[in-house]
Amino acid sequence: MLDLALYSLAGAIYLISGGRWTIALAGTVLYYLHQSNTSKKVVTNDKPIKVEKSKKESPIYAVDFTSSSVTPAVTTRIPRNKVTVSRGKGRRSPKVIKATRPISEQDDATLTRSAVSLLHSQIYIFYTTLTGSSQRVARKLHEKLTNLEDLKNKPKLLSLDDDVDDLEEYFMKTPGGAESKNIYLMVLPSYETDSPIDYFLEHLKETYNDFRVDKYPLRSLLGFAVLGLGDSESWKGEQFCYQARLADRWLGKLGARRLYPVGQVCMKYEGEPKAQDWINGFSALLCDDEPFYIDTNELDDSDAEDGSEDVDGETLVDVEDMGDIIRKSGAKTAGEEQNVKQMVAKDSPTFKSLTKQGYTIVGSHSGVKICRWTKSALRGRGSCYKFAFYGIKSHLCMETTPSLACSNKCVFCWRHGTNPVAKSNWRWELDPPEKVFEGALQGHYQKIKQMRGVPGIQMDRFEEAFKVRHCALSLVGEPIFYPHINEFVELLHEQHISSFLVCNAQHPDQLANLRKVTQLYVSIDAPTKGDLKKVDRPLNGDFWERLMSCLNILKTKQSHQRTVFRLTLVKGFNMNDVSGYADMVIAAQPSQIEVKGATFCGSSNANGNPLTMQNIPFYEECKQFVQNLTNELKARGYKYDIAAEHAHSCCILIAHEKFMINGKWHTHIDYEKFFQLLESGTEFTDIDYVKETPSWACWGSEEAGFNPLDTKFDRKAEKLKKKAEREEKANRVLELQTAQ
Ligand SMILES: Cc1cc2nc3c(=O)[nH]c(=O)nc-3n(C[C@H](O)[C@H](O)[C@H](O)COP(=O)(O)O)c2cc1C
Ligand code: SF4
Repeated sequence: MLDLALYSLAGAIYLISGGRWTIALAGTVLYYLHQSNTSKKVVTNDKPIKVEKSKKESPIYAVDFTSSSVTPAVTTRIPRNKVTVSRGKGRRSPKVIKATRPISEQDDATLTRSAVSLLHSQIYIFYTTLTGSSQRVARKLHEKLTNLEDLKNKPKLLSLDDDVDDLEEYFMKTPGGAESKNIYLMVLPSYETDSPIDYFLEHLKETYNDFRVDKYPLRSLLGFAVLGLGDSESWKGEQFCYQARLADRWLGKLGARRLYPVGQVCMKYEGEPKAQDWINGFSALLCDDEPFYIDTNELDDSDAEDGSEDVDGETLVDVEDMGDIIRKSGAKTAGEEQNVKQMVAKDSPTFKSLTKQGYTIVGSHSGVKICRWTKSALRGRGSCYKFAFYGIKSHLCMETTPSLACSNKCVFCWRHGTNPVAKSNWRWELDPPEKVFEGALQGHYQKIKQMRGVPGIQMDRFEEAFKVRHCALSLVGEPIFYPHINEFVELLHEQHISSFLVCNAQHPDQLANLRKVTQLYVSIDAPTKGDLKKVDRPLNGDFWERLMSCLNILKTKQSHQRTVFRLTLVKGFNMNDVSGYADMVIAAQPSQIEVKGATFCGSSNANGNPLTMQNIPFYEECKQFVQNLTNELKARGYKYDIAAEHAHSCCILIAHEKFMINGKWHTHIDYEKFFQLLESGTEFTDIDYVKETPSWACWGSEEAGFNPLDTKFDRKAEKLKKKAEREEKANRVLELQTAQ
């Protein structure tokens, strides 16, 4: 009888509606109906277990150890709902759906014994942190569980930012697959501003919505639990620990079984003792020799939060509200879709970290910083290697990026833990190109102004510096990610500012659509798939295919550009396979290849960067590498040769032999010619705006790239000189004192 009513209701909804959610509702009703007709057999750990009537024997029965929301049909049986249609709240037609909450009679409950003792599991503790508290708490949890006598396997502690290169390995598959006995524990803070947690949650959601993958990839887990940290004073109500709750819900939706209720700890008032309570509670659960239960009568907590009225055990739901309910319980979760965050909000730890390091944040996703070479050039000391190779005067160059986010976590990048990340979609507020352009110039000039009082500033260069002539779109992040990159580059060109754009070869679509730039760089950080994964730690699973298509785009669609490969050499990571690099050069046929030894920017302890000084190659090693690569290319019939060097930056330039004109290298750029050609509207290529490379910059020259007109600054000699001056002063004072 009930079945008949349900089928009729589903049919009626389907017929009346045109809206998608209504069809979904009909589907939901049919699904419930189907479930109510299935047998009462329950499968746990792939083993059917005969269901017995509950005898109210365990106190644990009342505790929520269940998977949330949508639990795989094979493991649970969705209980019968009474659904009726009535008129609601005095409104006119159609439509109030009245549905009972699932009946939780003991008779109906499904009791499932866990076939595996939790103590035999492999526990993974994942955390992510911006200011360190989640890491501290995760370590405490790890310590506590490690010291549990009966726990068979030592728990593993993993930072989602630094130790988990590919979220798919853990959250689309699970280590060891279906046979494994893994438990995932998550220690997660919540951030109103953009943080790596957004990326993690997005990954869970994408997995859930990805029709190509198993809908319940986490069902092979033995279970999971989430401990959330937040601040209930500043982020009250729903906002408090909201990301931990979202993680808890999405893990449930992906088929994982909740072992313990989500912890929500206010680190301001309750702090670590409350977190310790959760840790103790979870440890007690592990050691409890009672079996744990799957209570299929449990409702997804999203239902409890949906604000619908509950009258005598019946839930009144207005049809007009059903879309909202489906959104809450289904594909989209409360607050997720509407909440477009700023990439780097002013009150975020990322903002603080970047500004502390001298970056000016422009708008909410761009940054500008004056580099040390700009300062050096202003003081009449050397310019960077770009002056030697391409004629860029460092004091006329602005370094900026319109996107501080990127899709890699390169080992030589210092930004780990705080860097905004995304695979290929822009998911933040978007600033218009004019705002980015003006803000970048303003930020740059402000920093130049601050140099006025610095000893040794050359006033002519200082004044020139207020007319930027070059823009290096590199810094950190991924400029090509910015959806208005072409418009931004046009603004630069309108002001006759040259554009040097560096991209990481992970965004083929954007690369293909890029319009003319003065010089287009592609970072090539490793010659093989395995090495690239190790060095760049890309977020996209198809990172290699992306790189390969970018190489092809350089050779085809972007062959009109002046293209440059940028190789950053890291000893022990990417310096061995010269032949692999040669393959890539042949695939893309860039105009030039810039090879640079990596610079050391902090140890792994400080910022998640695993490099040590041992990984930084000596200049001699870089020279050897470059010679090997050119020999390999020549041996294969490709005309590349070593053109220039800048020993001070540990940087060497290989160029195609077309840049050798009348026996002289022409790697420098004629910037005026570039703008003339651009404005003329004619088609032109890399060779149409070249200038001769000065002899001091050529490979093998005595100056090795150091402009003889600049003053060489020897830090050590300068220190010794200052020390001698101080000593002399002190001696004079002593002499005076003795004379008196
Ligand atoms: C910019 C910012 C935004 C925050 N947003 C929230 C929030 O939305 N909800 C919340 O409960 N706590 C919020 N917090 C508090 C943090 O979650 C809390 O301090 C947490 O302990 C930080 O963990 P971590 O040190 O591991 O990064 C925020 C803190 C900051 C600095
Ligand atoms: S591509 Fe650049 S910004 Fe992104 S992680 Fe690598 S070095 Fe850092």
